[in-house]
Amino acid sequence: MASAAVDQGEVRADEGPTPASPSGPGYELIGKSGVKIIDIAAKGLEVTANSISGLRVEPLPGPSAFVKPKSIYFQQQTRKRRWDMVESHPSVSILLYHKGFKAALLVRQFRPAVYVSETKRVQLEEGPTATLPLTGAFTYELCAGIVDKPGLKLEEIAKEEIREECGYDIPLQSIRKLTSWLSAVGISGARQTCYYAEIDESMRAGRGGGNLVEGEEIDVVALPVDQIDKFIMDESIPKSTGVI
Ligand SMILES: Nc1ncnc2c1ncn2[C@@H]1O[C@H](COP(=O)(O)OP(=O)(O)O[C@H]2O[C@H](CO)[C@@H](O)[C@H](O)[C@H]2O)[C@@H](O)[C@H]1O
Repeated sequence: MASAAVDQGEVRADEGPTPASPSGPGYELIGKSGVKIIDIAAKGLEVTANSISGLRVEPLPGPSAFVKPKSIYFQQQTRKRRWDMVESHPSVSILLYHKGFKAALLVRQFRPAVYVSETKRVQLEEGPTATLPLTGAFTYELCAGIVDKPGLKLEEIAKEEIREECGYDIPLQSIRKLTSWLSAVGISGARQTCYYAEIDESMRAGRGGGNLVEGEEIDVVALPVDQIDKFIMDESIPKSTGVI
């Protein structure tokens, strides 16, 4: 992916307060079609990708807090069947509209599972020694989080994720439910509930970036409304289903 920071002043001009990043936002061109996004932290994808090393894949060593592989046995008509699944947490996601940037606010992060799946795809297409650039596993997603905290309402989890991942503190009542859907229906079927909220720089409460204790390193980017169609159709930009 090409990466270029340009025109920083243009973004700041209609923005009012300077965003938290010391270097300020800059434009970055992503994907084969050159979708123009605003990289809020202005770090650049290549720089971020350099932080990943020592990746290896092994069978699950024991019980996991995030996925539980199971086999389901049932009878359909007269036929005995077995279906293998992975039990996983439901989740919330938030479509954030940034009024200052006139853009959807998205997060970008390294997804190890995408790295493994995409490497397999590339090797099938190009041969067994082909490799995937690490940047190919930094996916563009809606701000999102798993529902694993008992006692918290989904809206409250959404509010926490907006604060943690994107750095904006927004009132609970301005988070509106849009809809929900089932993800990975063949292997998981976990429901994702999607919310909508509008933000601007007056709501900024921190840098965002995720929970450092959990090892999260999340970039926040803004996708201008006039770039959305191009972004969705550009298959070279790795993205989650929720964002589409
Ligand atoms: N499989 C796993 N293995 C190890 N550690 C894990 C893990 N899943 C989560 N974690 C840990 O839990 C932390 C919190 O995860 P989040 O709640 O931010 O969900 P995430 O953004 O990964 O996925 C959210 O966003 C994506 C994209 O929309 C949805 O697919 C997903 O259901 C939703 O929870 C992660 O930073 C990580 O430390």
